[in-house]
Amino acid sequence: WQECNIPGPLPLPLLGFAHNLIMIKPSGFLPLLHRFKMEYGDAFRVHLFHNPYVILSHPKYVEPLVSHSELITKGRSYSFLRPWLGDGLLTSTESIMGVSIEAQTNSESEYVKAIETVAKIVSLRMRNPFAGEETIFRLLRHKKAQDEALGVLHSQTQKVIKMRREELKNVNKSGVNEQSDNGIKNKHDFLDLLLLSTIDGKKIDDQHVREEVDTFMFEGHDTTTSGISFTLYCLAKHPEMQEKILEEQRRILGQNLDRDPSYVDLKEMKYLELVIKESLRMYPSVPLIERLMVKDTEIAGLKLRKGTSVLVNIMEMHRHPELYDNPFEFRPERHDTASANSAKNAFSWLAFSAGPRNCIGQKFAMMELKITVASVIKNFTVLPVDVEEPGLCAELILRSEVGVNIKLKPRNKTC
Ligand code: HEM
Repeated sequence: WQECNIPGPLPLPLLGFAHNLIMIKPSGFLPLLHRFKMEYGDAFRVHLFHNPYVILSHPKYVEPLVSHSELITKGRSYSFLRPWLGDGLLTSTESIMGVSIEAQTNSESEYVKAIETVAKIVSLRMRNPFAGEETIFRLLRHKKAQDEALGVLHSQTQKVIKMRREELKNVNKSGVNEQSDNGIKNKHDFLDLLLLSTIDGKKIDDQHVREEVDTFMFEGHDTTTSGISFTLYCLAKHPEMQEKILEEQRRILGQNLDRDPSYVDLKEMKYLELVIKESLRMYPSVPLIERLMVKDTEIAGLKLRKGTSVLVNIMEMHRHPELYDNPFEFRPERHDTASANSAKNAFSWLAFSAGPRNCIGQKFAMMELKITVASVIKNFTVLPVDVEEPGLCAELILRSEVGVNIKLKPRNKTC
């Protein structure tokens, strides 16, 4: 650390800074990073045992990092996801698998519970460097709980893959599934594409298909849940914005607000998009991302040794007063590129990251958010519950410590 030109707390021998993280609560992690940012600036380093970490919260560092075509190796913390997701690309949603998991209708399902268990354990390991050490982790009760939950998750995915492989045997020679259960011929969902694809003439084996499916299941559901919840939370405090959304819906859909919006309609929902972007600014579903330096690298004057994990603190950047005037004010117009008040640097808003490893599901996610938020606003007036902002936890995905609470009042009723 003495050769490093990046400021940070003095590391203790062997432990580095790890002892300070052992008792930290989920909601204490982001405030701790904020305190360090205030003390050491937009680029600081900490050591967890012998592992160096550098935390960045300004586009002048983040832009060259995320745009670089070679700096694409994910950071050390992602290894905690490996028992579940294997080497799959971080990605997708249920619907594209062509098989329903029924998570929305059955929150007690074994699959949903198992995801919750694994997500909690992975975020504990990311936060607590002792639990992050493989040898210590093996001794903890969390290891057994993780193995049991992974058993449920993997067997469910394997079942889905097996079922789909059987169904695809009915595919005719041209690769068209006449029996498609969504009634659309010539269309394959994501799972079909994986099962039918070949690499160098060979089919992708079941294990690799499973890793991609699990990755899509993970990346595709909690991120949008967090985005939808926090958008409604922000709207609850701004009834005038709810009215503007409703006005926009009437303009696009006509008086028949129950009509399903088309792809073109969704693109037209420009004001709603500004609202969602502003909500993802204040409450980014993915608050931190991480890259591992696989060789000595210099970024914007920062000397990063091989083996350094570099964290981009998206949450901190999105609330940076140099990048956003009055960052704690909810102002959707900031994202209107035609407006003079729009964000100054394109890399100031990184809810979906940027560059070669950005979010592959970005457009799909935006459509999901628009459909869901618009549908709630068309049917209900959203009212606030919490007066103060709840504690925020970086548990893989951004969560509120006490849940995101809102009240819904049906629009066509007076009560
Ligand atoms: C509001 C919703 C979402 C947000 C805020 C979001 C955000 C992000 C961010 C910040 C990353 C970069 C992660 C990193 O650098 O390690 C990412 C990656 C990714 N996202 Fe999303 N995501 C959302 C929804 C989705 C959906 C619906 C899907 C799938 C359909 C998806 C699939 C992926 C995949 C596969 C990656 C990894 C790409 C790679 O590593 O090359 N995301 N997402």
